[in-house]
Amino acid sequence: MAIPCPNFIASEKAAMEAGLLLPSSSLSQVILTQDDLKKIAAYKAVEYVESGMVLGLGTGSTAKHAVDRIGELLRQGKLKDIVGIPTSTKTHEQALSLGIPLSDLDSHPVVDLAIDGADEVDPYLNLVKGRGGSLLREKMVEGACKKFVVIVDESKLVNYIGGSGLAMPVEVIQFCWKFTASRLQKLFEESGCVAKLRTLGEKGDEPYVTDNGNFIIDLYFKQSIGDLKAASDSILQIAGVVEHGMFIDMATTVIVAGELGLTVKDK
Ligand SMILES: O=C[C@H](O)[C@H](O)[C@H](O)COP(=O)(O)O
Repeated sequence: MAIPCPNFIASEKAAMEAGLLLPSSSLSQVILTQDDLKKIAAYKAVEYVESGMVLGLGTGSTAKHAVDRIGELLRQGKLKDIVGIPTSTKTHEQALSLGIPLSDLDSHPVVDLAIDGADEVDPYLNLVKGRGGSLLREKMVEGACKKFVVIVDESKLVNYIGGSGLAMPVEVIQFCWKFTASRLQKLFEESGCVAKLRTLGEKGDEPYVTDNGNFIIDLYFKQSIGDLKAASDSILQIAGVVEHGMFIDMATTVIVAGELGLTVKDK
């Protein structure tokens, strides 16, 4: 999808570094795709990275650009002594291929900065994450970081969590997943919740399995679920639930790339 950017002033430096803009042109003269916007947000976020940091490396099409950029700056010698903590096997493989030194939370329990995408961002910077299936490791790594920078294009902004009408993922153990799914649906029946097992689209009904060997139950809401903390507590009380994709009060900064430029929202 091509998105015109008539007034993309704040992001020109990030766009130029991302190779999307020639020094002689301005963003008002170029048409950027949604992926370009993700890349610009990612490059802006990497400006927060300093040599010597322990970094949480996010997962997804937006975070991928940030990981690529970190690899590039390491190769160029502009960053040094970085330790990356990947949030999925996919990001682990990407970071390895880029030569980013990797570790885990056992060895590095405190993470200086994490950069990751999101599926939804509400006005209070609460998030939905995990439509790519990586919510559990993301929540562990991003919950351990001092600063959590979220990068999105403006299509991810919602008025309330669940407001996109798309999935709020819950990771559950495989044992009796239908039972767990029906308990989850019942919990939010007043919000018109529908709970569905995530499957591998192209392979029919075969369930999607997370990096941790679990299933994902996607919850779809017809209206706001109200108090997010109460909703979170109720979900986590259900035996069989491992974690959910609401990241409440975790983001410290959200960088939004959109038609009018880059917006940096700090908590
Ligand atoms: O499980 C996936 C992660 O939570 C992603 O950060 C999220 O789904 C956003 O992904 P994308 O940047 O591809 O939209």
